[in-house]
Amino acid sequence: MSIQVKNIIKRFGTFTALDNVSLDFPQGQLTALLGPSGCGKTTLLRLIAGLDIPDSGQVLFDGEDATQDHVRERNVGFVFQHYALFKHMTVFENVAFGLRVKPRQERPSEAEIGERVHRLLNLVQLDWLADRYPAQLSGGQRQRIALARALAVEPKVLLLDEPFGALDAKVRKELRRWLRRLHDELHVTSIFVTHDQEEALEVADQVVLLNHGRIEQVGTPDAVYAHPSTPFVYGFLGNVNLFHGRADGQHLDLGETRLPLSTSISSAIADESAPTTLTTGSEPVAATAYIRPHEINLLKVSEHPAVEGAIRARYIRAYIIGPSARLELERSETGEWIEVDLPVATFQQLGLQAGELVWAQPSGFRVFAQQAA
Ligand SMILES: Nc1ncnc2c1ncn2[C@@H]1O[C@H](COP(=O)(O)OP(=O)(O)OP(=O)(O)O)[C@@H](O)[C@H]1O
Repeated sequence: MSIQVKNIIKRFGTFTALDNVSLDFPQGQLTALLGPSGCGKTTLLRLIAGLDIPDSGQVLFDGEDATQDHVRERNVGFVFQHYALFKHMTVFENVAFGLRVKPRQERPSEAEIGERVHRLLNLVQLDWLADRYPAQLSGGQRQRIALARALAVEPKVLLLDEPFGALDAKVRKELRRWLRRLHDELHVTSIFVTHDQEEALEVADQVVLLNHGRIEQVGTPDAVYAHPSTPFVYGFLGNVNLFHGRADGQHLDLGETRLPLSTSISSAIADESAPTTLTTGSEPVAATAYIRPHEINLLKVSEHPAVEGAIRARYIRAYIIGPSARLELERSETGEWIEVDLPVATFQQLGLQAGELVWAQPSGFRVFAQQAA
């Protein structure tokens, strides 16, 4: 089933939680709703589920208006972070629950229920736990059982609200890979809420970035990571260094450093609301360069007394994290911190001494005109 939301507005009193949100959730895809706390992710999920109705706008299931349909009519399955299993029921009975409460005419026979529950428990690879009670399971096992329970009624849509939020990092990682595999087997249109960027980028077919009740960007994980369309997305997806200055059509001036806005450096000038390209001869405007830590090369000032398009900085320290080294620099002109990621071998070849002066030379960056405050 495909889902669309159109021009959704949802207010709580005078506060606007969703501000004219329109989105497509294609049939059979796994979409991640990603954004900071309070941006409206859960509110959107609840409107799709039918747990709440919007002030205006529509929710369409396969093109049919479902905005006013009751949650029971929508045939959605849920898994919530704190949606506890029934404590007094075994794993088997928890998964069977949704089938047993169906109206008599639709309710499967006991034999069918038994067969379906075991099939689902096999699917989540926990059939051996059928007779246990929730208190006898690990957190990760409980979430997998919650997923089996949601799938028991054969939902057309699966909604997951931070399903792995309460689990430790290692278990989360295992479960998200497992969720992806499960989704590839079942192809149920699924939407999951997360504020963990890595989780969204690793698991989803489509990522929706929300901020203050508005959509910032929609795209594949690769597209949103490699081509953030707004400063918010740049900052939200991964680490980034910011350099404030003034840009015209050809250069960004950062005090003593002048970065060329040439085609050899991937650059673009955009304003969050109205993308603009500054052309040659444009009046300079306040602008910020967004540079990822891995988009910076380092050269020693002692070996290269002058380097065009590079920022002078002092090397402070480095941490080795697996195959890369994260370096901390202090920009000479302003004292701001600069983070640089290098392959460990490159870092070792440089042989930097603490306090040594270096040139931080961007290999790629993006420039956004400053938003009017
Ligand atoms: N029933 C409600 N009454 C009043 N305000 C609400 C209600 N539900 C949500 N809000 C507000 O709407 C905004 C969006 O909430 P929502 O739960 O959708 O955010 P979220 O993105 O899911 O956040 P989190 O990641 O923290 O769960 C928040 O500012 C929240 O305080």
